[in-house]
Amino acid sequence: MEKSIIVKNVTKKYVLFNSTKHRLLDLLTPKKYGEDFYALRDISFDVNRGDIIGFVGTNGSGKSTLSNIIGGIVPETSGHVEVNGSVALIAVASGLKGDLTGRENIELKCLMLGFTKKQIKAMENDIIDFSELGRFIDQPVKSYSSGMKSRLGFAISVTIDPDIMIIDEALSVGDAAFAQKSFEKMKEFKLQGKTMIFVSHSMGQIKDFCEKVLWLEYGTVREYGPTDEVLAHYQSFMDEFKKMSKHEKQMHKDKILKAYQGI
Ligand SMILES: Nc1ncnc2c1ncn2[C@@H]1O[C@H](COP(=O)(O)OP(=O)(O)OP(=O)(O)O)[C@@H](O)[C@H]1O
Repeated sequence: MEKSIIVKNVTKKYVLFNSTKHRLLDLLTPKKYGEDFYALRDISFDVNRGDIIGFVGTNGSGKSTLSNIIGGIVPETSGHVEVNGSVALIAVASGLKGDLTGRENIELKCLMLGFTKKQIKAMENDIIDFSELGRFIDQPVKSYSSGMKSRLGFAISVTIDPDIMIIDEALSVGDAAFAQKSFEKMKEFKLQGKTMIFVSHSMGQIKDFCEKVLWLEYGTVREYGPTDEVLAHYQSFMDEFKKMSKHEKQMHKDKILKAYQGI
């Protein structure tokens, strides 16, 4: 089976500082002022061409960080990611420049992807139509609501027709009609055999759409396998997790992370 994405032992470390002063001192002096924080630890999994993978996990488990690394937006600290094909990441917070208008953002994004001016002109109307932004397309993106930004990002990505699409919570903002239209487009992509990663807190959407699920917990892979199996385990874990006290949650976290000490 041809591999679309191979993620091998990927770790992402951030250094957290208590203040800007500490950040500067850390840069300027040999002493370390920051505290290491691991958003991802030793993540390995691979995705076959045409797979539709859902990422699940509680807040802060590393779903967006992993999506951004696969999408080439954020570098990994160590490990290796191989992506075979063109990739588009659609996330509410990523990729659009606030000072530029929607139309200018379309041009910029497409130019960066290597399209010619002529090709961009030919795609522009399709993108604007899909986004349903109408005359707002000539307003600066910083004036858009999160739903509008998501619509523009989604419209660009589906029109440029990438081999691999990563959709990070982009359909959870904005209106249900647009989400439905986007789902129809994603189903078309699914039939064409494209590879997709879908990040969502909606169990219903993951169940409907994904064949496999990667469950992340505190930046580690808890489980990776068929949707029905992993979601059932995740659901019963969440039912228990919600009932845990703060102390029990901390104990659970310590237990998970113990296995990763030294990584
Ligand atoms: N630039 C950054 N600097 C420091 N820490 C960061 C940075 N980006 C993310 N993190 C931290 O990494 C962890 C993982 O964050 P991430 O956004 O990947 O989680 P998530 O599973 O997508 O969460 P959510 O479901 O809330 O969107 C979090 O604790 C977050 O605070």
